[in-house]
Amino acid sequence: MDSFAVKIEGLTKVYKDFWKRKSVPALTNLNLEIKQGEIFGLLGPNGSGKTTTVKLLLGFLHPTSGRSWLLGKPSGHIQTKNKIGFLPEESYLYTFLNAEEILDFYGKLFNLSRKERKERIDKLIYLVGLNPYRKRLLSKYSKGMLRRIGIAQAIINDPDLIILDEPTSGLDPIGRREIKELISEFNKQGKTVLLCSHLLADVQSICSRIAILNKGVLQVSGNVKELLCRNEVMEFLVKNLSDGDLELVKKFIAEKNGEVLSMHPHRSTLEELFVNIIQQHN
Ligand SMILES: Nc1ncnc2c1ncn2[C@@H]1O[C@H](COP(=O)(O)OP(=O)(O)OP(=O)(O)O)[C@@H](O)[C@H]1O
Repeated sequence: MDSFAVKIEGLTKVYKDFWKRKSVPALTNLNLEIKQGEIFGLLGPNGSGKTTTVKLLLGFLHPTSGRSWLLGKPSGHIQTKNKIGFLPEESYLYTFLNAEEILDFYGKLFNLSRKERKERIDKLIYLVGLNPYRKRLLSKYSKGMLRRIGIAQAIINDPDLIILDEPTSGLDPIGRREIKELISEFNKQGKTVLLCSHLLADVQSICSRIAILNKGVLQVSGNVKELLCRNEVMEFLVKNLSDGDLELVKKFIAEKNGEVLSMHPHRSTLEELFVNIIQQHN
């Protein structure tokens, strides 16, 4: 079990209604394993059960049935609390504090010594790119800056497993890219990341494996590249061929009974274009 950062067996949650009758099935018989050191994406449309899964994993909710383990211990186990970092969908940060003060506050909650807090706060503020704004009140922060300080707060205890609920929501493409780079950086440091999101492009670019939930039911899980790969369709990216040469290639494919499904100049993504333009003018 220890090689898994997260293990979920038959996890089911039925919320009770106002009259305490079981009514809303938010999660049904979920089975999932997340390996140590991977970035795993939990995807699904609104209301598909992502946050419920996270709350069950963290022990904030009790399952109707089923079990889950984090870092080899049952969810909610006291010994794992210090090894887990969590960024909720909405971070409730004290906006009358500045970046240093808020991180110091959370460091104290984890019983870090004054020296440890100072060292970690310095490191984290640099890591999330907020050094120039470390003394600025959070009430004056942009959405992106708040998300970044939320992430710093989530990892103040140097966790082995980081659970991020919609870390890039509400951010512009530059902010999203920065957060994605940060998540990849955590991963390089050997940390496991569970990322919940409905921003598919973000998940595709950083997650090694994913699971898709719909109406509380697991639809598919697996390696992102394998899930997206269509072995029967090949893509060539070529340059330096004349129009005549391209015609020859097309002819050759037709002779071999192949079918050219598309052929057009390579397009970059709108995100690449946006980020390039903005960065050129910064
Ligand atoms: N406390 C609650 N009481 C009753 N029903 C709830 C409660 N919390 C969530 N639900 C319901 O459970 C289902 C799953 O909700 P959940 O918040 O887990 O989905 P989600 O995938 O995280 O959605 P989103 O992307 O909007 O955050 C939804 O139908 C939701 O309305």
